[in-house]
Amino acid sequence: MCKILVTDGMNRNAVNNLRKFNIDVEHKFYDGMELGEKLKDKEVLVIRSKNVITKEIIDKACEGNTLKLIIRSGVGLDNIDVEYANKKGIKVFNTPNASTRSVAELTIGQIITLSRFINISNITMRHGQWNKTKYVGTEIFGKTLGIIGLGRIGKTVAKMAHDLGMNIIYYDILGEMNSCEDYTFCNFEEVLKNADFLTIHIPLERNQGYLIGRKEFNMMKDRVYFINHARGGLVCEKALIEALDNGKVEATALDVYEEEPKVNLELVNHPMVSPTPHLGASTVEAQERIGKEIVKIIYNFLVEEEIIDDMKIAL
Ligand SMILES: NC(=O)C1=CN([C@@H]2O[C@H](COP(=O)(O)OP(=O)(O)OC[C@H]3O[C@@H](n4cnc5c(N)ncnc54)[C@H](OP(=O)(O)O)[C@@H]3O)[C@@H](O)[C@H]2O)C=CC1
Ligand SMILES: O=C(O)C(=O)CO
Repeated sequence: MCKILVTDGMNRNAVNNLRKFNIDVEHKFYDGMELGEKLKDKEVLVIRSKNVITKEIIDKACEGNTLKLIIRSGVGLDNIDVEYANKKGIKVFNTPNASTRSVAELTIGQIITLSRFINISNITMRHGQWNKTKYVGTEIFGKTLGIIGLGRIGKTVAKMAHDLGMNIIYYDILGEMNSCEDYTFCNFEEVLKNADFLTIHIPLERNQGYLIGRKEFNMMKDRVYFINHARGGLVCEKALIEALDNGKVEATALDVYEEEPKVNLELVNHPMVSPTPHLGASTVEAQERIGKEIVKIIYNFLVEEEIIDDMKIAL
């Protein structure tokens, strides 16, 4: 029987589907060396963002000689030492398409939240304040949205924002994109300098360092709206707080943080911050799609390894 360890939650339908293949699914959070130990008799590990899969954990797991597959429910593989896992013969998969729409919708939601003081109004009204004249916002129609990273999520945000009347400028390491003629490709600095709203949608690479620090904030337009739903490690939180305090950044929305799940109270208590606790993919629909993708990956793996016959089960 194939044994799977799921450390950080999985859609119920997906678990039920896996059980059709006579798979033993253990559902429990383990971390560090304890996780390595628990993996000694498992073929598959399914994680989300809570675990960091290091060389040491992989080495410990490999003592059991069973682990063949690690699946990241979601997109970012920055919490897995993929190169080392592959070197040890362990395949690593993610579910790249399942959460695109959900992250993009959250981003659009936050763009409007920031521009209309929704977050700070929620908070101050609960304290009995009626700040009608203080919170005069701005329409997003006709404003320029700068996107760093025009991949799956960046493109979806671009389409939605363009449909709402925003002008889109973007920078992507891949250069100018075909079929994106409604949007203007610029270099990184030009995007920073010209965006009224700026949003980041790139992966965090190992040892990359900050993409946005004090120097980059200083290059931005005064009173820019800044959104990071990609990875906390891309943005220097200290520099962001400075930029909020000196008015360079008008307001910011964050879904990801330098240290998770630790809450940086100085940052999230700032009146011009709209924080969410890494909720980008937290929708019923995204989790269902992620679950389906995981079942497919595991099913293909079981067939490939000849653990089950290709039963052509409708997934
Ligand atoms: N908040 C949340 O819950 C979620 C956050 N995410 C984050 O969003 C990120 C983006 O996801 P997704 O859009 O699906 O990924 P994609 O790979 O589809 O898009 C990322 C794009 O950015 C490009 N890129 C990479 N590095 C740079 C760089 N330094 N400067 C400019 N462009 C760059 C990539 O090029 P290339 O292909 O050459 O690398 C690619 O075109 C994920 O990596 C993840 O960290 C994802 C899902 C949920
Ligand atoms: O899929 C991702 O990369 C996320 O951050 C959500 O877990």
